[in-house]
Amino acid sequence: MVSQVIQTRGLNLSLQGNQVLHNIDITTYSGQICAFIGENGAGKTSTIRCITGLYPPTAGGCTMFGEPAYNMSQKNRNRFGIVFDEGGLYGEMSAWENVLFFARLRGMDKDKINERFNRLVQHFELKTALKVSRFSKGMKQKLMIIRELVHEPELLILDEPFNGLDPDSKIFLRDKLSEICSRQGTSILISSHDLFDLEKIADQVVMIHQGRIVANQALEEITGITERYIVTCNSPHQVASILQDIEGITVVNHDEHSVTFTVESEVIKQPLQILLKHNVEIQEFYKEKSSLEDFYRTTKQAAVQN
Ligand SMILES: Nc1ncnc2c1ncn2[C@@H]1O[C@H](COP(=O)(O)OP(=O)(O)OP(=O)(O)O)[C@@H](O)[C@H]1O
Repeated sequence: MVSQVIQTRGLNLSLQGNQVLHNIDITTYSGQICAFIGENGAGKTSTIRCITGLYPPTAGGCTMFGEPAYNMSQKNRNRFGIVFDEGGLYGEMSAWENVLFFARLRGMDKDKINERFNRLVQHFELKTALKVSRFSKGMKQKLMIIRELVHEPELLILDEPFNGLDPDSKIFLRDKLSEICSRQGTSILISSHDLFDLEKIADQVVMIHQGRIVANQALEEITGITERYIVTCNSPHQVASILQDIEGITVVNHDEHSVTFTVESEVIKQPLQILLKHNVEIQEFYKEKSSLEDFYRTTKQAAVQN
């Protein structure tokens, strides 16, 4: 049965006299991956800090497992893991010592820690011979995730976990997160700018803009319903300016070769006819499912205009 894991209601946060979060309402669910997106400075990390009880909200509240986040019991604290970009690993210790130290703080038995550490190290293919200060960025990232998974949390919160990872490590981490979620039913809240990777694994997408939630939808709704059209032609800038003046058409982006646009199908029945009517010299014209990136761009555009 799907249950609520994180819930924020009317969450407001001011930092040094500056209101950074405005009435944030987010609910995440067990066994699902929630992607938390938004431009730099939008408020993702601040929201995560409130959710995990690091910042007390100025108004409103956050609960995790039904308990107020700011005064959470140790029992519930042990039910989640969190990976922040800045880390918090001890460079002079080995991978094992780092994991052991944090797991002991959570009250775990050494044999249990050892057994799970070995399994996770194998699972993440992490080489542990070197001291942590000699680890690469990707190795450190994997170790932080192992450290936060060793107590088998029901919820994993990751703030920009793909930062600085090479493509192989990124794909690897992305697929492992998806596997952990589907095999063990772990809920994941992941903030990231890597929309392409999020699109591969997310169930739910929450978007924040200037401290306000501007979208909260199932990924399926975002990428399944709208379709985008791509036209390659000699004068894409001119074509883009023609299209954006037509009711029912939204230009998603354009470059020196092509224009990408979406249409409201109730208003525009035959997009190709529109292009031909405007005497566009078409080289190619095709249709694709819209991406999370398209959604991000159009949602941001709408948020900026409001
Ligand atoms: N300690 C602080 N004191 C004052 N303002 C802060 C503090 N921390 C963050 N802010 C402000 O809060 C806003 C939200 O920042 P936050 O770090 O939550 O954004 P973010 O979405 O995580 O950004 P990024 O993608 O760049 O990591 C920004 O305007 C930032 O300047």
